[in-house]
Amino acid sequence: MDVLKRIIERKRTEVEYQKTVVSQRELEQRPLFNRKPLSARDAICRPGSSGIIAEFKRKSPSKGIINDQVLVAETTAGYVRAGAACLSVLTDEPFFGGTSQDLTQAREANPATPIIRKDFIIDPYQIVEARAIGADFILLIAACLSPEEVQTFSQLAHDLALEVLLEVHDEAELASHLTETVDLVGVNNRNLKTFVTDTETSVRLASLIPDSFVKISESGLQQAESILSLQQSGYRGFLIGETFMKTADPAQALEQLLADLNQLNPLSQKQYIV
Ligand SMILES: O=P(O)(O)OC[C@@H](O)[C@@H](O)c1c[nH]c2ccccc12
Repeated sequence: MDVLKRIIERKRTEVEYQKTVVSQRELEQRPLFNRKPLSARDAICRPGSSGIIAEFKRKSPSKGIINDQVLVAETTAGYVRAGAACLSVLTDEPFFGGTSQDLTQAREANPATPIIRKDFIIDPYQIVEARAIGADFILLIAACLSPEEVQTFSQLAHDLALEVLLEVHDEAELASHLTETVDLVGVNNRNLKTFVTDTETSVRLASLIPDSFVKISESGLQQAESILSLQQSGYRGFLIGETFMKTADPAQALEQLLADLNQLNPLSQKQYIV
């Protein structure tokens, strides 16, 4: 059975159990539930934004342990100081080693930066929970949901003032699942069956995504050169985990990437002309 199927099966059991531990009513009474979420769209589209969504990811099914030494509050605050536009925090425990508490700690350390709850959302309960733990936007993965679920889940997210990033992998998912109710569209460069990443996937799908959506390229991004060429294809956001997390100092790795990008970007060459 492929890994996505296994993740989803496990998630269904986990969510049913979690509902018996904390009711939706209780989630709605949490202090963070009353906080006003921030807009990822605004943060990514603001002039001068790096567009980088920097991810906190301890491990993954494809790579095993990536980094279990660094702390979430310190790492995410470092990302923000280095220039991240948004943060991504994995909250799936069995496969990615994340927790809801990780997201809440990132929230407390970074009050002014939008954070995405990175998880496999298959039940409306998880969307209410996303707001209650301090998230600003959620991920909906086309490969895990029906087109109707994408509609109803993104409507619920909006009712809770959360934005939605819809993740697609290919043309077929885009054709069947893209709806006006999502805010950002992410193209995952990672093939979920082989785990191979190829940024050509983003290039191929770019022109099929209407400009009313903010386009995000996800996974396997390492070099400033590829970010620059994806920007030229119309991408404004870049979701990056492993390239940063595999180093001892993830924030420093982001700082280096942004320095490389500034060097390459013709608009910023001005700063080198005396
Ligand atoms: O670590 P990378 O290759 O930079 O990828 C980050 C992010 O795109 C990846 O973690 C991701 C994309 N979609 C997901 C869905 C679930 C879990 C994880 C993901």
